[in-house]
Amino acid sequence: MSHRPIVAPSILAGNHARLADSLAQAEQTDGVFWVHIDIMDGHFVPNLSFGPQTVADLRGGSELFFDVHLMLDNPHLYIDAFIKAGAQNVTIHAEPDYPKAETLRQIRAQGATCGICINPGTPVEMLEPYLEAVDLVLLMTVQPGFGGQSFREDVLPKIEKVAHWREQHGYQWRIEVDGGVNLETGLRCRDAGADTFVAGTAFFKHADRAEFVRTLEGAPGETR
Ligand SMILES: O=C(CO)[C@@H](O)[C@H](O)COP(=O)(O)O
Repeated sequence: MSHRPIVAPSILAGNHARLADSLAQAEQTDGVFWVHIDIMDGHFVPNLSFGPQTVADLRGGSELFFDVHLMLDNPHLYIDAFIKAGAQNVTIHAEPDYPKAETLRQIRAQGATCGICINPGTPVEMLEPYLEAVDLVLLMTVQPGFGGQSFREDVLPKIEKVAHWREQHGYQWRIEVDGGVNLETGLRCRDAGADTFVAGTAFFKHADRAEFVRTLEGAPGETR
């Protein structure tokens, strides 16, 4: 299964006092249909970001697909709130101890798609119990918590491994990468099998955002 590559700008790299303006900058960029929204709890990751009210307020003014990444110890307690706020995909982590399979079912039952995520240091095998129950596999290419970090090269073989599993078993999920994704690292992820590129700093700082998106997405049908 191969998906059309897409870039999902990470709103975490926007201006937090003018988030609606940052969202509009993403939305007005040719080729952008998704936005990635990181939710941080100060426990699972050492930072705080947005709550459901922020997502709901952004939702009110946007047609983008809201790809919400819950970096939380207890994401199952917040699924309803974020889907009601407008999340269309909700990704949860494999590392914390909570009822993950049930949470993935809960996300789908409420009409959103669901993803499972691992941090760079987590063995890729931790994803295996969930691969038949998700729409997206997210491989963090930095330790989550902060934007602007350097891409972790050691995640490239993991991307290749999950891409191989997808091919071998005919899974339909997207392979998303997140952290330190710029034109150089993003294209390497694409060569390894990723099709969904979360980009914060590199997207918002790029002088020609549409060109950034075109380069990572490639021409329709193009293979590298
Ligand atoms: O999840 C995270 C950080 O924890 C990311 O979504 C960042 O927002 C990506 O930012 P850059 O590395 O692209 O600046």
